[in-house]
Amino acid sequence: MPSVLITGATSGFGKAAAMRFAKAGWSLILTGRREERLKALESELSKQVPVLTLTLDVRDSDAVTKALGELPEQFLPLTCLINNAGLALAPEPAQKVDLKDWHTMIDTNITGLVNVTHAALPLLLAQGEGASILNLGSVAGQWPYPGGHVYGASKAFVQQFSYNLRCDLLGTGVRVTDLAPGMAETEFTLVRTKGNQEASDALYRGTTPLQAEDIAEQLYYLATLPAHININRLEIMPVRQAWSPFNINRDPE
Ligand SMILES: NC(=O)C1=CN([C@@H]2O[C@H](COP(=O)(O)OP(=O)(O)OC[C@H]3O[C@@H](n4cnc5c(N)ncnc54)[C@H](OP(=O)(O)O)[C@@H]3O)[C@@H](O)[C@H]2O)C=CC1
Ligand SMILES: O=CCS(=O)(=O)O
Repeated sequence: MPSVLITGATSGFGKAAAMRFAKAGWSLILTGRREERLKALESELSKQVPVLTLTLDVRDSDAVTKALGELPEQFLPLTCLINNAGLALAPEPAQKVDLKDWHTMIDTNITGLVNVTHAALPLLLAQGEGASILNLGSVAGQWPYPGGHVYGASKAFVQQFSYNLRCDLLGTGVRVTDLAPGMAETEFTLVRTKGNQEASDALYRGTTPLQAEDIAEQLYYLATLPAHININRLEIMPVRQAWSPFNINRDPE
């Protein structure tokens, strides 16, 4: 039975992915900080497949290394790692941001992702051919926008780290993909605005954003491609999102 480790399974893409992989009969290792949500998911999905939940902050490298070093045999070797845990904070301009918010994004989206990848690599190498690392990047990693500052830069790291991992994993059979979604309706904007439900609702109102299930479907597709195929980067936007022209700062008339 193939197994998948999903970080950030308590919400959004991670939770939808847990459901999608369970439907296909995969064993699940689900992580997040909110234990009660993990337990609820476990009691629902363990009727279908083996489920292990780990209450874990990806920023804590010792805890990550310990937890992944002690996985029960039943879940090994690991077929797929979904590095999904992440967040954006501080939508305001860089010059108005609290430095702590930049650190939180770097610690989660970069250091956390690296912590989990480092601990999971031996488990994926034990699988070899057909194994995958699916990293949640973002359109923000490729395309700049106002208020993107460290969030976009952290996702650019995810892209380049994914590509560089591919170089080192050549010959091992382990695949790496940077999956880069655009606007998707999850708790993402609620987190970004520090709990402003109105702002979150306003962003998604009157349009058709991606849904968590859309991304879960892509994750499942990537994880089950024939073993000789590696999609390096998959960028997905809703049809109703596109780029804007450059902004120009002009003198007053
Ligand atoms: N929604 C969007 O528009 C897009 C999102 N993304 C990326 O997709 C990923 C998932 O986002 P999405 O599902 O939308 O957002 P959600 O806020 O719905 O989910 C984020 C998940 O990350 C977990 N998480 C956050 N910080 C930590 C931490 N320190 N340790 C462990 N888990 C953590 C949360 O769990 P808990 O709080 O329980 O720890 C939660 O399960 C993120 O990396 C995001 O940057 C990329 C492109 C578009
Ligand atoms: O990563 C999230 C999508 S966006 O807010 O940068 O468009």
